[in-house]
Amino acid sequence: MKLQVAMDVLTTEAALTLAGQVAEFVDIIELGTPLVKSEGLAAITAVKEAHPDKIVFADLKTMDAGELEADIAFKAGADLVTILGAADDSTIAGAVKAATAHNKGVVVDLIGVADKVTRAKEVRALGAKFVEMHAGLDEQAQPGYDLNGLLSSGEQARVPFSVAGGVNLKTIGDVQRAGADVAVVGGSIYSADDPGLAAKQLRAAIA
Ligand SMILES: O=C([C@H](O)CO)[C@H](O)[C@H](O)COP(=O)(O)O
Repeated sequence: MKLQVAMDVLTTEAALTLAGQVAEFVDIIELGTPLVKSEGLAAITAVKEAHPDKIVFADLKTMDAGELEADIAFKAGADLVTILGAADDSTIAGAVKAATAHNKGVVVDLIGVADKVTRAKEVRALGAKFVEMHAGLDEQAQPGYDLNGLLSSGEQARVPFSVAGGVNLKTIGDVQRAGADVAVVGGSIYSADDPGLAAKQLRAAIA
């Protein structure tokens, strides 16, 4: 299972510092949606130039104009971009067309999708590289939230998937046992006193 750091920071400077601290322990470096909105495509280029050996993931959460938005992010240096599962099939197909042209990939983020299992199968058929079983920061803040629903959806969908939704050192083993291809970790790394150590411990937990 691959480990992905989600950098939900707001400046390119902070992202480069964080990426430098954790890169040796992760496979995929994600520029979070707030970072891309705050700093633009230039942040993608900066991270890819600093870490050319890593898979750079731009969490665009595109809802429309899939081909156009994916194209500009791939040109900026992204290896993977996210399109929302709630988007129209044509939006996802457009992004897949751009990915094929650049020899890169589309990840479909199932945040907010009620029937994640059915939609996962549909978007995989449209050409998604994998789907993201995702509960966002606002959903995580609701009373009683836990990861199990995401893990169950991943197990049932039988397509390649990542899991994002407050994954931490205690739960990353469950993510691996559920058969995820990628564990996405944001706050448990970037809010840690020592992000490098947090990433190292997460990596060791899934080795
Ligand atoms: O995608 C994310 C969220 O929508 C804010 O951009 C997070 O990066 C993702 O949820 C992973 O972060 P944690 O949930 O803090 O692990």
